[in-house]
Amino acid sequence: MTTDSRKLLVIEDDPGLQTQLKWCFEGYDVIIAGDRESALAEIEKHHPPVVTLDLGLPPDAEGTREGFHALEDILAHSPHTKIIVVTGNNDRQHALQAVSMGAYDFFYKPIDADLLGFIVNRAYRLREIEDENQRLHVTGGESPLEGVITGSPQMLKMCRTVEKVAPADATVLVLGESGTGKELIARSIHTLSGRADERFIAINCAAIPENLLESELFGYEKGAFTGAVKTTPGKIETANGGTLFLDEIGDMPMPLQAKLLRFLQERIIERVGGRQEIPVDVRVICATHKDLPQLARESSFREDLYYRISEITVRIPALREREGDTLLLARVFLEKFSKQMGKQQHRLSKDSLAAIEAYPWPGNVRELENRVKRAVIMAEHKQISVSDLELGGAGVDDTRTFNLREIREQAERQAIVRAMGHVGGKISQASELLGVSRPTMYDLIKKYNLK
Ligand SMILES: Nc1ncnc2c1ncn2[C@@H]1O[C@H](COP(=O)(O)OP(=O)(O)OP(=O)(O)O)[C@@H](O)[C@H]1O
Repeated sequence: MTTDSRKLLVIEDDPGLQTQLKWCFEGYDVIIAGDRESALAEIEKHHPPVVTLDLGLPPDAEGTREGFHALEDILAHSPHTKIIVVTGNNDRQHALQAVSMGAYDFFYKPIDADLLGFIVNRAYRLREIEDENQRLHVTGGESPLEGVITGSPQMLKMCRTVEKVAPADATVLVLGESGTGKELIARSIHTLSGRADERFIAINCAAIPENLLESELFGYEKGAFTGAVKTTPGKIETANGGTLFLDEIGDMPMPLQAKLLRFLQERIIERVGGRQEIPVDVRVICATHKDLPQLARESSFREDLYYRISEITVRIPALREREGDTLLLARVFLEKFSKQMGKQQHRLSKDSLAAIEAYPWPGNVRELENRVKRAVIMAEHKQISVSDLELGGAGVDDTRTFNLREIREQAERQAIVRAMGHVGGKISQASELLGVSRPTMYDLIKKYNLK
């Protein structure tokens, strides 16, 4: 970034100081705002990396209330902005308060051009380094998948796996809760594979009635059943050369599982009512939110089919497990929908940011996307409120605590429940997994009142 392209927002209501500051920063692209509202509008328009903020803004030009509000709003809107607060001579208390609220630095009036220039320049340098770090962190030199928005280490790790497995022709099983992006990942695998120029055909096994699913997948010959007026290829044949995505594979009826297994083993199909064996070359990707090994134990999913489709397994973390992704996704969706609906750029209020972070997102990314979309439609103001998002109270996990002892206990309890689940409730095996003795294990079970 050259100094010519460096945007600097000066928030100052005094016309004399505005001129002086403009003069101080000749090498910068200086934008001036005289109050909080116009400052936020300029931030949305220009995204200045560095801002100087006079704490005494109208209507409280003699106090600091409006300045602190502006500080909060700017940080809520773009948390990485470097804000340098400008306060009255030796107003140390407010300067420190501003820094504790997230301001980058402070500066006392009257303005010393050299010193202020130095502070602003340093803020830019820091911001540039942070941007570079963020770029390297997000892309890791190995960009995340197209259309997949994430910055969380858990997801980035999963993206690396996808990049590795995509070129191999192996069958992939994508696991993840509903709405985590299983289809999106399946499409990424296709796009990164040698089949990218061929078709990607998706079929949701749970959405099609059992009696229609077979003909939908395998096609049918003319006259195979009432209404079969002409020979019709199925999804598998249509995907020839490309990729077939079988969503909700856990819901596939047993009789069809056998037919699918045969196709996966021999790579030939027979249409319903037909005798001809048709060779098909497709890469198969399956997805489910169900526990297939458990279904296999209950005899509602074929074990041999499970092994066949899970040559490689990719697990997508739930949204609540992804560090930092909820706010990132919320902001991206907000921008997307505001643009799509031709609306002015909305922003999230401080309370809605907190509510988004606290909510457990059982419906994952789809739920977040839908709630933001709805909020953009419903919002009467530029700020999206908690009620626009319909996040008022219900489901919000406000039990989260900062108390370390409580956090440790929650983690301990979770680990015990997980371990017990893994070994079917066998205490000796669970205690081995957890690395504790059996008596300790009994104590823990008692402590957490576990059955
Ligand atoms: N990381 C992400 N970045 C951007 N958009 C995402 C991301 N993950 C999911 N989405 C979006 O969320 C919505 C749901 O994703 P998708 O349909 O792939 O989920 P799914 O796990 O297949 O859902 P289901 O289990 O219900 O079939 C889609 O609109 C998708 O584009």
